[in-house]
Amino acid sequence: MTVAEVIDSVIDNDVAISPTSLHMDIRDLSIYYGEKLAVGGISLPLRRGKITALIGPSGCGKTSFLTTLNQLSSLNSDVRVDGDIFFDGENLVKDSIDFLTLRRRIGMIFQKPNPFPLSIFRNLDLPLKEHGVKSRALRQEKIEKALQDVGLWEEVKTRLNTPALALSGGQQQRLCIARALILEPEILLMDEPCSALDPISSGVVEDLIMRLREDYTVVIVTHNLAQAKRISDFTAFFWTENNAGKMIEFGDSQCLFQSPKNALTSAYISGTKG
Ligand SMILES: Nc1ncnc2c1ncn2[C@@H]1O[C@H](COP(=O)(O)OP(=O)(O)OP(=O)(O)O)[C@@H](O)[C@H]1O
Repeated sequence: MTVAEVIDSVIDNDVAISPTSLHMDIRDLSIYYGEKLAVGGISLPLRRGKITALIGPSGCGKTSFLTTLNQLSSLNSDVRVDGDIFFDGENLVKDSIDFLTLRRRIGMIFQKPNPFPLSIFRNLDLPLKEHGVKSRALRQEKIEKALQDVGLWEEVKTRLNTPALALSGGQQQRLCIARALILEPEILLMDEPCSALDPISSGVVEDLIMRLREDYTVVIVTHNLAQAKRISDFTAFFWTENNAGKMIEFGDSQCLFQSPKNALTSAYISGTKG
């Protein structure tokens, strides 16, 4: 099957997805740690400029799936991946990929904010230098813009040379998002980005994620079902069956939360299972 045929064949909620709105197409993806199947048979279209939430109980493979989308999981030599991930004419599973370029195009935000133990400025300057932005003036311009984009500029503009680790947890997470955005990615993968934050910081980061919609394609793992319902356009519900994760249901978030098609989804979101 060619990439174009695959794109043409994607049907979701009885509506064909146009090739321009399909940003990444995951087909029959299975991830193994050694011999053990962690999560299997996942097919999922990621729409451009939309937020897709991955929900499900602990251990059903959400993080394994997420970290396979930018091939981060391939750093673990025990990991084996079957299936296809079509992205911009390439198959990330089967073609040989330049990881530095891929990780610039697909940014990742982790559960625990992980700024470098450097100044706020150098946290953003370093990735730009690493990716070949030679002009200091241009780097400064990009740094200010990234900090403005995450709503941090006014809070830190007078202390750019102070340690990033002295920021609050929520500020650190916004700095990490700025660090991803500064490389102008197309897709942002977020693994429970609010779960280590206090409720106020969590709300600020959640608002930021919603502002990223349209400009970026976002995939977010969250255990917070209310958050998934609030912020996402599409939701994929994962579950563990016979010791392996699988996707039970995928669709428009409002439909999935209001009238799930599968009894397991219904039980999970109503809190009677999982
Ligand atoms: N590095 C690893 N080596 C071996 N097995 C792993 C590894 N990482 C995850 N697993 C296994 O893969 C399965 C899926 O784990 P994963 O962390 O992807 O689930 P999850 O849904 O993200 O869980 P949580 O919500 O708790 O983060 C689990 O059985 C887990 O034990």
